[in-house]
Amino acid sequence: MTAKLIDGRQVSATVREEVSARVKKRLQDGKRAPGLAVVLVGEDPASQIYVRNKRRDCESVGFASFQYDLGADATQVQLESLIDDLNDNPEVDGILIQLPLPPHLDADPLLLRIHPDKDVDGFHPYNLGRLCQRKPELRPCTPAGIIRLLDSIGTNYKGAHALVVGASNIVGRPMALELLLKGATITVAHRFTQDLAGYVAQADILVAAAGKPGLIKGEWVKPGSTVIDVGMNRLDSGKLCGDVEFDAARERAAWITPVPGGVGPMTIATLLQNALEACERRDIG
Ligand SMILES: Nc1nc2c(c(=O)[nH]1)N[C@@H](CN(C=O)c1ccc(C(=O)N[C@@H](CCC(=O)O)C(=O)O)cc1)CN2
Ligand SMILES: [Mg+2]
Repeated sequence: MTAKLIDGRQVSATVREEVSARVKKRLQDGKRAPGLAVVLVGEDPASQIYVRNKRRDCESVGFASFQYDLGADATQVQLESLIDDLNDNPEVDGILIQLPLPPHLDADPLLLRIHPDKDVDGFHPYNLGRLCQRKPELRPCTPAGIIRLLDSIGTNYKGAHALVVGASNIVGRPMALELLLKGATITVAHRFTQDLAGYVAQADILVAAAGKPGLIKGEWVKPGSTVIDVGMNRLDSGKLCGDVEFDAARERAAWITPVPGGVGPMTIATLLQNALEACERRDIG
C-alpha cells in the first residue's frame, strides 16, 4: 500500500477562505474586523519567518494586525506591561507571543497574564482546562489543526487507537485531549516509554510530535493507519524532515502528512480561526 498524502497547504487554504468570508460578512454587517497582536522578541530567524507569515495571513483575511517587535534585551517587566495594554485594548481580540522567548525571559507567567478570552494560542490554563473538561473555547492551534486534517479525510475516531508520541504542553498533551474528545482510545508515549515500536504497531492514528528526526521507523507503522508527522527538524543539509521515516512509512500507512506541507501550514490557519472566534465571542460578551 502506498499512502495518500494529506495536503496541509490545501486544507489551510480552505480554512483561510472560510475565515476571510466570515470577516467579509462581519464588515457587511457593520461590525469591526478582528484584531490580532503578534509579539516577537529578539531575532531568532525561524521565529521571524513564522511571525512574518502570521502577519501576512492576518492581513490577507482582512484582520487588523498589531505588530510588536522587541529587541532581544527586552525585560520581563516590559513584556508584562505590553500584555496588560493589549488585554485592555478593545481593538485587540487576540494576543500571541511568539515562542521560544530569549532565555532570560520566563514564558509561563507571561502566557498566564494574557486574558483567556484573548489567548489565541490556547496555551492559558483556563483554555487547556476547558478542553480537558470537554467544553473547549480557544484551542491550541497545532492539535486543533491536526483534527481538521483528520476530519478532512473522514477519520473514524470511535474505536480507533490513537498514539501521540511526545507530551509537550503545546502539542502532545492537548493533542491527546482532542483525540479523546473525538472518541478515540489514547496512548501518550514519551521519553520514558518502553517498547515504542510495540505501541506504534497498534496505532490506527499516529501523531508523532517528539522533535527527533526519524524516531519512528517505517517498519513499525501499522498497515492501513493514518500517520501525522508534527516533527519539523532542520538537518545540517538544510533539509526539513519529520519524526517519521517518511518513505518507508508511506509504504504501510493509508494516509500520511508530508513535512513540509502537512501540519505546519495548519498551525497558522487555526490561529486565524481562533482570532476570529475570540472576536465573535467578545462581540456577545
Ligand atoms: N506562540 C507560538 N509560538 C510557536 C508556535 C505556536 O503555535 N505559537 N508554533 C511553532 C512555530 N510556528 C508557529 O508559530 C510554526 C511552525 C511551522 C510552520 C510551517 O508552516 N512550517 C512549514 C515549513 C516551514 C519551513 O520551511 O521552515 C511546513 O511545515 O510546511 C508554521 C508555524 C513554535 N512557536
Ligand atoms: Mg469568557
